[in-house]
Amino acid sequence: MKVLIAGGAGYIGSHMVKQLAKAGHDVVVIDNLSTGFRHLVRYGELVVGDLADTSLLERLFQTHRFDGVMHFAANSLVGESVGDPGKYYRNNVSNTLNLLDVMVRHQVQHFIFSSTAATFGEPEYTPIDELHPQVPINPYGASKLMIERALKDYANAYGLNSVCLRYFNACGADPEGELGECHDPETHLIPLILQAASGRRDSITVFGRDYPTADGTCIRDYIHIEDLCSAHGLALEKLVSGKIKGAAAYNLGNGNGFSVQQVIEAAQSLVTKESMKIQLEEGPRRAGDPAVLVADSSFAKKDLDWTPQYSDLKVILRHSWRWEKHLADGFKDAY
Ligand SMILES: NC(=O)c1ccc[n+]([C@@H]2O[C@H](COP(=O)([O-])OP(=O)(O)OC[C@H]3O[C@@H](n4cnc5c(N)ncnc54)[C@H](O)[C@@H]3O)[C@@H](O)[C@H]2O)c1
Ligand SMILES: O=c1ccn([C@@H]2O[C@H](COP(=O)(O)OP(=O)(O)O[C@H]3O[C@H](CO)[C@@H](O)[C@H](O)[C@H]3O)[C@@H](O)[C@H]2O)c(=O)[nH]1
Repeated sequence: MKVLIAGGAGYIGSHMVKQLAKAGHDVVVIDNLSTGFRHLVRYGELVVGDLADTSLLERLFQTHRFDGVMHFAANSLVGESVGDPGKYYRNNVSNTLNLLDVMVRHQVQHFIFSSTAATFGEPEYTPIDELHPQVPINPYGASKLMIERALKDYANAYGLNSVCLRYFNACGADPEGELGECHDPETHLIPLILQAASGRRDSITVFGRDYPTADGTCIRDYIHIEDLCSAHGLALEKLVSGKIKGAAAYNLGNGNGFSVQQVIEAAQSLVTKESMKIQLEEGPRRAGDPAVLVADSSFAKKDLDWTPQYSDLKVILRHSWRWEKHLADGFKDAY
């Protein structure tokens, strides 16, 4: 198949590009490199451009006959979205509509969308399944939910078939060590902890120890990036074979929650073998953080035939740690 990956120079998209290329598919990436990196696109063709550029999109779809589109391109910092909602609605909603419209014009009917647990807002129960109400509490989550809604309407009106995959906490790195997370600024817990271990930062701050959890720190569902990507591959197969029609949506997580404290302890025990020490600081709660976010992914397992392979936190941390050591060695600057 020929697949367009929007946002393929980013963390998750770049791993997806590799998985598809290794499976023998033809991949074209469109990315404006706003938060992504040219050096993360190791396979396929990279078109540097913005989804706001509708003439570029038109040319791209005239040049290539895509079997499907996977859309990772977005802004995804919750705090920033509260301060600058216009940026989020423009990029995550308007620019996504540009992509959907060019697909409709060129009769490309298979679309996979990166959605998020942030569309659920404050959880009413846990684990969170697909029946849980979606009441986002920040513009980032709201922008993703708008596209989920639009996809239902595009399915009805234009026959565009889609799968929304709502990720919980994406983490880990390419098991072969070639790719990994490169956010700047980094806000995610695991890379920050490992930066504190490698010496790229002084310490990791625990955001709140007064949550109603066993050790008082927040619980999250950490899902390895390879497992996220394999779900996309399966979703595309189901769309192309016609087994999924209309607008479907699935939650993607391990179903296992780990607290911030547990993640730090597991990371410490990994890096202790290399005589490294992770320095902790205590901080207040971060605004908007729910105490517990854990996914019920039974529907994804059943409908997509998806089986996560890398659920073990130790494996996740081992892969992320290998990547962090590359970065600490100046790997990124070499490109
Ligand atoms: N990382 C997570 O934990 C997580 C969780 C839930 C959902 N998501 C979603 O998954 C997707 C990928 O996340 P990520 O962590 O890989 O982010 P990322 O920032 O690493 O990747 C996004 C990529 O999209 C590109 N991009 C952004 N706007 C663009 C535009 N207008 N035109 C062209 N390219 C553009 C960026 O340059 C970047 O390469 C996002 O949609 C995000 O909202 C991520
Ligand atoms: O320096 C830090 C960074 C994070 N945390 C905590 O670690 C947990 C995980 O935080 P983070 O890695 O920033 O992820 P989330 O805020 O849970 O958000 C991620 O996971 C969500 C779904 O669960 C997605 O919607 C978001 O897009 C994605 O960034 C949270 O409890 C944070 O409070 C700290 O204690 N210290």
